[in-house]
Amino acid sequence: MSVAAKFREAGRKIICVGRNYGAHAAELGNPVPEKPILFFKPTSSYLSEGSPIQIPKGCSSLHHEVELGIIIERTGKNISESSALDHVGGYILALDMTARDFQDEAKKKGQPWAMAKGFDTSCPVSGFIPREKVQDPQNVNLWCKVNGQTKQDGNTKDMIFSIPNLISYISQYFTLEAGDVILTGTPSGVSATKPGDTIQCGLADVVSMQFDVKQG
Ligand SMILES: O=C([O-])CC(=O)C(=O)O
Ligand SMILES: [Mg+2]
Repeated sequence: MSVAAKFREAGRKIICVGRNYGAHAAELGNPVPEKPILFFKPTSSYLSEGSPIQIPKGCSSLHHEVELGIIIERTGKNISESSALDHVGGYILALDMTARDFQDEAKKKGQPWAMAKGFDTSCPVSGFIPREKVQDPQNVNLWCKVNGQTKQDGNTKDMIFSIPNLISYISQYFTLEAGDVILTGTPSGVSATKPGDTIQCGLADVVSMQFDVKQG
């Protein structure tokens, strides 16, 4: 069974952090947040390699956002920063595929981002990455290429809110449950994709993955 299929069945929340890299906030003309910006994707959005990313109906600007995903293994609430990493079972590389035109419209109208961020195939993921494979999750390269051309080339050290900080903050409001995934935000370089494009992305030399883009 693919990781996406497993997570669709047994996974829990997908909690996403927005604008957690200053350069990405700036490239879209957004201010740097004072507190983490949170939103969710449904588990039905998971996708594994071998299946295409599908541009949702009516979307004319589907952006790639490569992100480090944290897999929660130990359930907790009001987790302290100092014990946050004890709740992490491993990592996953993810693309937070974003219908940017839907998001822009929602922003203008003060509406939620559910359609822009949560449509089917909006969460392509790699296989499970064991904790030991990522020595320092706060200093690891994240890259993304479209048709072989580098678009994103960042490092998790540039996060505004660190991984322990995010886990602690999120757990004050939402019980973090085993099987939850936290997507920690994207570095700069996001861009629009079109049908026929191939997106490749990776986490340093630990894992890489590739997806074709199709009209849904
Ligand atoms: O849509 C956005 O720009 C917010 C977001 O998900 C991110 O920064 O990773
Ligand atoms: Mg994102």
